[in-house]
Amino acid sequence: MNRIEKSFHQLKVRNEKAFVPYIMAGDGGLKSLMERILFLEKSGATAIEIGIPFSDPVADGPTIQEAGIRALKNGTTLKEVLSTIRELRPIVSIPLILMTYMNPIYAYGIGSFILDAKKSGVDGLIIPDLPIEEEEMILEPLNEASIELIRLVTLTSPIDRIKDIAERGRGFLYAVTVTGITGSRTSFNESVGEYLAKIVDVSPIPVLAGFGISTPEQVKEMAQYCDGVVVGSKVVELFHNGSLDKIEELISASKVTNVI
Ligand SMILES: O=P(O)(O)OC[C@@H](O)[C@@H](O)c1c[nH]c2ccccc12
Repeated sequence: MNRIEKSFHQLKVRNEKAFVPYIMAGDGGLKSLMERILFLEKSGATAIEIGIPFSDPVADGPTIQEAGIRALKNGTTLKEVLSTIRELRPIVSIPLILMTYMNPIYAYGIGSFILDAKKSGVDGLIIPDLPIEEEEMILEPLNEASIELIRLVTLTSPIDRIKDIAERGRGFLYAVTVTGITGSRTSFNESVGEYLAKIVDVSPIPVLAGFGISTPEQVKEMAQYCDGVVVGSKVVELFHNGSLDKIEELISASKVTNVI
């Protein structure tokens, strides 16, 4: 079992839902990256999604865009992020998932990027601008490195496409719960529960809901339809403001026992 499978297995045994926080690497400096990963593991995160700052983050809303700008201003590079993770890996046991657009990977070189990610102990990759039709170019080296490509499905994906993506899926399936970019929402489309249930139904791997989730109530609400949640913008904002207790509250909300 790889680290991601192991984590989901443990959740099942404990009858808990997954909580995967997203953080922007280099926001607050690389030392903060280390401290935040350690804090999130200690607070009960299932895995951590680590964002690589990039100048054109097309899927991101203002909170994450601004965090990316702060990280770039700090001079954060992909190479440094990978070596920071490598340094931490021996003392962190939860899965670490990198989220990056394709461009920084190209700039680094696909082969050397995957090799370095492997050496750092990266468990998974989310590449939002890599559609399944294009993933061939990166799949083989990823498989060789045993790094899981986490795929996304969206509210507007037809069911046949969702099925296809779910069947190829590794690690977990990321179900995007809004049409649009990342960032807090006050309400969701009323059919979101139905959408998540449909995905869970066809997916052989765990399904996590993400985008727009920012309160403990929303964590509980979304988690009842699937295997857990990803929370990005809110976590980025709370770290930036130093409200660590609020991050703990969000994580605790996912520990409610399975209601369905
Ligand atoms: O910020 P939100 O609305 O909580 O959404 C999660 C999200 O931030 C994180 O998973 C993410 C950040 N950037 C992305 C780009 C694409 C897909 C996912 C992401």
